[in-house]
Amino acid sequence: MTLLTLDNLSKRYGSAVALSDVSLSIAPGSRTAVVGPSGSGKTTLLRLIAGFETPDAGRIVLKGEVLAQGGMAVPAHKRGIGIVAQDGALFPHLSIADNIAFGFERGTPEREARILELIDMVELDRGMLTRRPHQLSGGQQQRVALARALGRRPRLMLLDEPFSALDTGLRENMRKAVSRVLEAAGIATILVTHDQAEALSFADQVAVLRAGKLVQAGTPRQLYLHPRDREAALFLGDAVLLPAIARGNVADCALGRVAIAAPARQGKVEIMIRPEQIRVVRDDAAPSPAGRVVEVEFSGATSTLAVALDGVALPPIVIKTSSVALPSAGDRVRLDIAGEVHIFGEG
Ligand SMILES: Nc1ncnc2c1ncn2[C@@H]1O[C@H](COP(=O)(O)OP(=O)(O)OP(=O)(O)O)[C@@H](O)[C@H]1O
Repeated sequence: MTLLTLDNLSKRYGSAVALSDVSLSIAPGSRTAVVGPSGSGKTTLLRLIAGFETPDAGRIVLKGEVLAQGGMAVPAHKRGIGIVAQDGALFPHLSIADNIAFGFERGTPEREARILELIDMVELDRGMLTRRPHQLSGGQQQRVALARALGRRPRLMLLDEPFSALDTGLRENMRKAVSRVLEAAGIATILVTHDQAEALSFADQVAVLRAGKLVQAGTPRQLYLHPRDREAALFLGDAVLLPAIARGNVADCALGRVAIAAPARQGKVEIMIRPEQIRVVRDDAAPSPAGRVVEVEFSGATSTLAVALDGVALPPIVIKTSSVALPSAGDRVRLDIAGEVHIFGEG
């Protein structure tokens, strides 16, 4: 079942192509994260869905209602779509209660009850209702912004980097809290973020944009383990990329013979291994293929090793590994691969 359908959306600003032919489906109650480098079109996509911009081509359909098509666009305030921006955009001169209830009918008992319901929903203390926004922390202000957006009972919630101004610990807490609230309310959400870890942990669908095009959409696991190309692989996490020859369900590479997932291609390929699949074992007598540690960078729980592989004209491979039993520069090591490696589908 689909709540929101984006069909071949395109948008230009003058000669700059902000979005090109983007199609995506959002299921009811689901969480989608839109990721991509700066300038890839993430905010433009959100603005088209919200109704702040009109697409040059394509169609937006929400619950069977066409919101934009062929120059026609339903105005933003009639779309039933909530939005929380990076800065929350609260009204500084209004109390928290009035911020939450902005747009509600004044002086009704329902208004007061709804304010209480909303402040409870976003897990803020009711004592904060009489305060002004500047008397709240950044995270608390974002919760108020969420409460205000929820107050309009949206059919869809758009979050435009709402956690980016918060520090790391708070950011994670907020992300979990917001997830909980939206899930409990059963509201489908689209989150725009620069942060790949945030996208992978928040969403059940991740959409990767690059230069205005949708590169890939799928579950976090699909995208992390089976990225479409090397750029998507590196965008979503660290990766070791190696040339290999694929034959059946295995591939031969500088690390020896490895198992491959979905052996769609054979012959000369490029494989991707996530660093957590690689176990670095100190082994003075390791037969080839093995290698020698050329650099160690200790950084607490994990460390980064550069390992020069035997007999191959490749630069040393860089591996993040647990700092437990960390080898030293000059040590001979064996690299054991756990699980299957990924072959890129193209090129
Ligand atoms: N109002 C505008 N006028 C002209 N060009 C624009 C406008 N808005 C966006 N663009 C251009 O469209 C492209 C996509 O911009 P967009 O803001 O959607 O990217 P983004 O992925 O959200 O970037 P960021 O992560 O930096 O916020 C960029 O090349 C940008 O310069």
